[in-house]
Amino acid sequence: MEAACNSMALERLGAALRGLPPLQSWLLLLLGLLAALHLGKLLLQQQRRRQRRRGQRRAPPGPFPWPLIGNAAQLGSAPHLSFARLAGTYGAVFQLRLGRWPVVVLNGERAIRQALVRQGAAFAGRPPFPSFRLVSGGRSLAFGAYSELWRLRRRAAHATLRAFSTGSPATRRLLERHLLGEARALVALLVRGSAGGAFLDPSRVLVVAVANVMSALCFGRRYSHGDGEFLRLVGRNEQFGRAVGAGSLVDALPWLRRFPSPVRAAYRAFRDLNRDFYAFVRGKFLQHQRSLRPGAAPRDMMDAFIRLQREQPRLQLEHVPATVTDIFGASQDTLSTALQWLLIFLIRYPNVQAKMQEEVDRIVGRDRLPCAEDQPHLPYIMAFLYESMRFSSFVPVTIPHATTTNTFIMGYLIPKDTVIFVNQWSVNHDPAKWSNPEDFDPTRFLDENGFINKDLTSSVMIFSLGKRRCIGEELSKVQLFLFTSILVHQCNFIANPNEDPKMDFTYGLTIKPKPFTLNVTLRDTMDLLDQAVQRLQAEKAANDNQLSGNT
Ligand code: HEM
Repeated sequence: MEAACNSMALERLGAALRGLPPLQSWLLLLLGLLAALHLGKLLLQQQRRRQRRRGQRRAPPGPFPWPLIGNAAQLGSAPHLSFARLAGTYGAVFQLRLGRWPVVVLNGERAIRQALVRQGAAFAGRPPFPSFRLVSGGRSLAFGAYSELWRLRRRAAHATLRAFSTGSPATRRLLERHLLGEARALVALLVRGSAGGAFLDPSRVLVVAVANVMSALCFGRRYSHGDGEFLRLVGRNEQFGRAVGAGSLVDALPWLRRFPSPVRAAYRAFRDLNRDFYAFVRGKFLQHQRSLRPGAAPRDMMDAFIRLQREQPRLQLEHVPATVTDIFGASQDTLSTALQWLLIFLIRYPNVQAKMQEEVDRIVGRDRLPCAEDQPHLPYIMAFLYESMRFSSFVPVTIPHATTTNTFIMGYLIPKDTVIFVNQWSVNHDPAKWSNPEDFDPTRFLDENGFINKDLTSSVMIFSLGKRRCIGEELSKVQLFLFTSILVHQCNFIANPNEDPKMDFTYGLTIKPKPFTLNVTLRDTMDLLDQAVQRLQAEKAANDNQLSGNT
């Protein structure tokens, strides 16, 4: 009966439409469609209100996930940019599926602060990705799960790092001494490679320079730039970052590793480099354990961690080499990438380079080298550093997080064990926060009197926030300031006119500029660098004599 009525009604509608001129039929259809859409929206709103009244929250919106691969194919070669685009459609908090992993992506300062700061513990986990278990002998602090013991390890690591770098005037001086030695070697190599107007790729020498500063702090020794073994060890950052960067297929689609494929190759390279890196640090650990004399002052961070472990039995012995591997690894990849970007900006923006040189010459003069105490008096150089970090956003997405409990963010339900991607790039390129975010302009960080605007510098997000915030932030800023101010004080940097000025990059945990070359010449002579290094060597010899006399 009902079916008969329906078909009669349809016939009547058909007849009526046939009787109408075509334009009117279309208008009627359109009206019907709009009414249906409006009704649908009202019903959805009603359902959400009912869910909220009953205390239920909905999952974040997101694109349709395909069977097996989920949304892996939608991330492209620059996932941070794809995330920002998807945020334009779905909002600051949206969800994806990568293989079998449910993922929520956080974009923009508001959502990220709400998660990492206001609900720190709920968002402080790490996903149990297979690749994470290969880092630092399977006991990584950076890639390990959030727990009571993990908190103890993090506190110990942070305190020890400070105690050997930025914690006191004496340790800052020690850090500066190591850095000056490396800056001298770096300048000499860059200038030699540029002799006769040649252009050289600086990436290798930068990696060794920063690895040597950290090696001195961690193990008490540096390596020559010609040491092939050291270079093989520290020169594989790109393979590391490619495997663990947010959206990496190594963890999203692990079954691809069963077939010959780029994913299998990336996984194997990652496994081998982690094995070699950990073996190197573990070797240093065993040497230190054998040679550390009871009662003697710790010679470096490795000694300090061994001492700490003996005093805190909850820390296991294997945690010592694992933590030092994390610190040594995390620092040299990030800092060498940062220096590559800084050099790119110096050569692509010669006017900015000239302003930095004018400032450092005016404040420091030409009779001595810049030092850490000059930092507050060199606002343009600091503005250049912050603009370089903002513009490149070279850690575009943090190490993936995971939720440790069921939680809510901006009204959305996020179940426990959801993978969380934190898109730092979206904060640094938010047009609501930065005018013309795609322009490179250090002066955006200076106020009308030429002072640094601290509210703005603290809005640059590259060291993350909350319980997983980078423990090397302070040390990194000191090192980047010293390297940059010494380099512009001592050298001129020129771009290779035969290279495309477009700033291409490769994506990973850190984004790296595509290989580039530059020409470096001295502004005066090497005298200041030579004299500074000789003075510091004499100081060190006097210290060592005093120490051996005391014991
Ligand atoms: C410019 C240089 C650096 C940048 C931009 C940077 C950035 C980051 C970021 C974004 C994270 C991930 C935070 C998260 O998952 O939410 C991180 C973690 C970490 N960083 Fe750095 N980092 C830098 C230098 C360093 C240095 C020099 C060290 C050590 C001396 C270091 C040690 C660590 C450690 C141990 C973690 C793991 C923290 C955790 O999981 O709790 N980083 N860093």
